[in-house]
Amino acid sequence: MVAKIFIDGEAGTTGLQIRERLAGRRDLEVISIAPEKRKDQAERQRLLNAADVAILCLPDDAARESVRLIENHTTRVIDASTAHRVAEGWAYGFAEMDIDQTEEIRKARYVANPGCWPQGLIAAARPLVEARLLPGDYPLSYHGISGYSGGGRQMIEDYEAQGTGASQFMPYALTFAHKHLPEMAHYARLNRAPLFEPVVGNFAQGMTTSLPLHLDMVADIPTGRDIHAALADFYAAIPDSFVRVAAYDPALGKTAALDPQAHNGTNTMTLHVFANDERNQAVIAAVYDNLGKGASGAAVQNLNIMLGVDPRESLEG
Ligand SMILES: NC(=O)C1=CN([C@@H]2O[C@H](COP(=O)(O)OP(=O)(O)OC[C@H]3O[C@@H](n4cnc5c(N)ncnc54)[C@H](OP(=O)(O)O)[C@@H]3O)[C@@H](O)[C@H]2O)C=CC1
Ligand SMILES: CC(=O)N[C@@H](CCC(=O)OP(=O)(O)O)C(=O)O
Repeated sequence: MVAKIFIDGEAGTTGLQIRERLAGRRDLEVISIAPEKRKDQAERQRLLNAADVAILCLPDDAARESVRLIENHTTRVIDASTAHRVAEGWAYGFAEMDIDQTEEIRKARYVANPGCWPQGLIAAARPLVEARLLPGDYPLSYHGISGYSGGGRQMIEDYEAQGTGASQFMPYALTFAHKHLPEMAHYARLNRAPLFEPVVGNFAQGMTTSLPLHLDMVADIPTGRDIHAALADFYAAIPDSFVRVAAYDPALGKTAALDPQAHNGTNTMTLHVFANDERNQAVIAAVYDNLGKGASGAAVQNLNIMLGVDPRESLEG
């Protein structure tokens, strides 16, 4: 059977990339909306109900509306927005976060694609909380820099209009109430939300995030090697994981420079552990593409899982 896929918001930043990734697939047909009708509710409703899987690449309110417009009992949904990430009845589409998550996604009718920022935090913290190397009430700080495409079409236009005159390093969300905090705390199994300071840089795409840890605040103070082993073991056990853990070498901390653009165009996330055991300090960094693993790559990975095909179809890395 050829599955019908409708990308609601296919002309936007995330939608376009999903479209490009799916080009050439023979096991599915992308049904498209005429550009001039992309906000026509009746036409969207017709296509949403004609699809086997609808992928929503829309602002939150429009994504909620799309779900309401589905009247049948068959259309399955992948929502790239923030609207349903901690909602009842939705599977969280971060397949690597748990050994059973791929199966959850495979069975689900409704899948919420994760936010780009939460993925770096959940990937680093959840395995440590589960291994009891990090208490759930640890006062985490989480930082990172993202390319400006993370802000969608409007931010892309703003940055590109300013060119080299745009700020190279722009912290934002400094009220510490970013919309991603609920999913971060929930899926990283934290009972205390992290202090999150995101930064946008003057480059289009890619991100590096950083989770600093004071290891002497943890019982049975772990070493850098313990932290690395917990992460490496966790992801080695996840089938078809796109999350990799770089080899641990304490000396690398002196020379490492983590390029946020290193995984652009791929669905890969690499975790790096840096530590100083004498000082009991560590940092877990994550490098990935905000539009890849952070958005369209994850959506295609989830689609593949839902359709029961190889999770690596249409994904480069
Ligand atoms: N960019 C990123 O890195 C990531 C984005 N996301 C999420 O994915 C979703 C899409 O983001 P992104 O692609 O960046 O955003 P864009 O602004 O680039 O694209 C959104 C698209 O939705 C269209 N649209 C807006 N309102 C409606 C409506 N009522 N009905 C139909 N279409 C509508 C827009 O059309 P028009 O431009 O004409 O208004 C545009 O084509 C958002 O919820 C975002 O939060 C998730 C992870 C990462
Ligand atoms: C640079 C930038 O503005 N990034 C966006 C996040 C993009 C993303 O992944 O978030 P959603 O999936 O929830 O939209 C932000 O911080 O709001």
